[in-house]
Amino acid sequence: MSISIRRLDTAQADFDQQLEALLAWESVSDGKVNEIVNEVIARVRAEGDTALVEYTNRFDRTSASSMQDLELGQARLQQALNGLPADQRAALEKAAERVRAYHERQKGESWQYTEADGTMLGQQITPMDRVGIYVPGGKAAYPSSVLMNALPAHVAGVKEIIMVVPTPEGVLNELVLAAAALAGVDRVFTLGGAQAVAALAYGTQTVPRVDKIVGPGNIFVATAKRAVFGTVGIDMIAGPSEILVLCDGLTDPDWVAMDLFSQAEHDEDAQSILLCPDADYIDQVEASINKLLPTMERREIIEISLQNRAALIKVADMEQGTALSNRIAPEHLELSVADPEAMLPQIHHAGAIFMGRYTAEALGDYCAGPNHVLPTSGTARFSSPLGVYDFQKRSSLIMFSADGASEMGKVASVLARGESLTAHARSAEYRIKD
Ligand SMILES: NC(=O)c1ccc[n+]([C@@H]2O[C@H](COP(=O)([O-])OP(=O)(O)OC[C@H]3O[C@@H](n4cnc5c(N)ncnc54)[C@H](O)[C@@H]3O)[C@@H](O)[C@H]2O)c1
Ligand SMILES: N[C@H](CO)Cc1c[nH]c[nH+]1
Ligand SMILES: [Zn+2]
Repeated sequence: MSISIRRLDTAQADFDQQLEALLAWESVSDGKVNEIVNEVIARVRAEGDTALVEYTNRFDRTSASSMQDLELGQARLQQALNGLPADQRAALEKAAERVRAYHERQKGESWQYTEADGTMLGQQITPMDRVGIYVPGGKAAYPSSVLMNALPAHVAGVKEIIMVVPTPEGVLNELVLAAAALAGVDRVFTLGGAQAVAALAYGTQTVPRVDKIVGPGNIFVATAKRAVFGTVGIDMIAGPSEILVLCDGLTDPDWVAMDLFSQAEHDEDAQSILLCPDADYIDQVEASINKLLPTMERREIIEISLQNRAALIKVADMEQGTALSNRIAPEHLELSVADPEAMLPQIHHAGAIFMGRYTAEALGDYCAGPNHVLPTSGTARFSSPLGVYDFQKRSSLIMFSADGASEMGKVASVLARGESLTAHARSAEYRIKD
């Protein structure tokens, strides 16, 4: 039996409404999710460790009796690294090397300049003291997300990295622990969901409060991060995964079908979209989807995701496809065409752009080098990939010479008196030379 995937055509009269319905974040993060998340945050804030243990046992089906059962020491992380099969260790190390090398290039440097009268102005860059990294773990384990979160923090010079990762049924994933050892994570708590986010934001008797929480997660995690923003910094809304393939109709349809599956298999809430000007090709991709789906280990998740949130959209031409892609602002955009570089200047909004038929999005998930923590649900319009800059702050530097203070004191005085702020004015005027 074939699955039914939404088919849209930009020529349809009600296309705009259909598109809005397809992209609505509210349909994923509904009132019920908000209610649960708000309650979890309030209880963790008020009761600390007790609520954390209780929620973890309930949502992750564990049997912890105290927070001691929910922390992993460095020796356990190292044991996991030492015990990895050689091929896994080599792959993890290769990925880590490439991710680190890419992020080294993002490191911002302090700068300053001196004006003619000796006044110095500049910007000093400092790392954050303590950050929390969320590594998802509900429906899949993500060693790659450990690297993607922790390595940029290290490159930035963060002093302490606290990792949280849920372990449903108490099952530990050795690769995740090994990645934490390799990436130099300081403390690991086996916590997930909104309760983990709340613990990092407010601190509990055991979990230290952090300055910023980064990392992807499901709808409970994304909603909780949004709720604690302001108490702590957050990187972005990195929710259920998304892929948009913009194809000219000449890529092997099996490749495109599998690329769509690659994000659908993350989560029932994940979103996979194909844009193509060729209706026959869209039929071929649909046929590939139906042919390949029964062979997939995670076919149930893929099927629900495709049925509920996917779309195969016929566009008038590639130009219209590009404009529509910008409107959607996907997390991952695959330009499955012969000359992706020619299209690049027209791409304005996407978390990451995968260029050409050979560049499977999956390579970016693991080992290309750029970060796989990316803005979802249209937030690529104003957010960027997780990077070293997320772990650095900027302070302005201002040091006036006596001559500079005298000259600028006159300017400040006029403006301050214009605002009727006399103390400001007199403070500046004290420094004006006679
Ligand atoms: N955008 C990105 O950069 C990126 C990267 C990797 C993964 N992802 C996404 O991260 C997500 C990972 O999701 P996951 O579920 O596997 O792991 P997760 O760790 O994000 O979520 C698991 C936690 O959700 C909570 N939870 C689940 N059901 C709940 C319920 N009914 N009530 C209250 N809490 C509940 C539990 O506390 C559980 O520990 C996927 O959506 C995947 O697509 C995104
Ligand atoms: N596609 C995810 C980001 O949306 C990242 C990931 C990790 N492992 C596999 N995929
Ligand atoms: Zn992925």
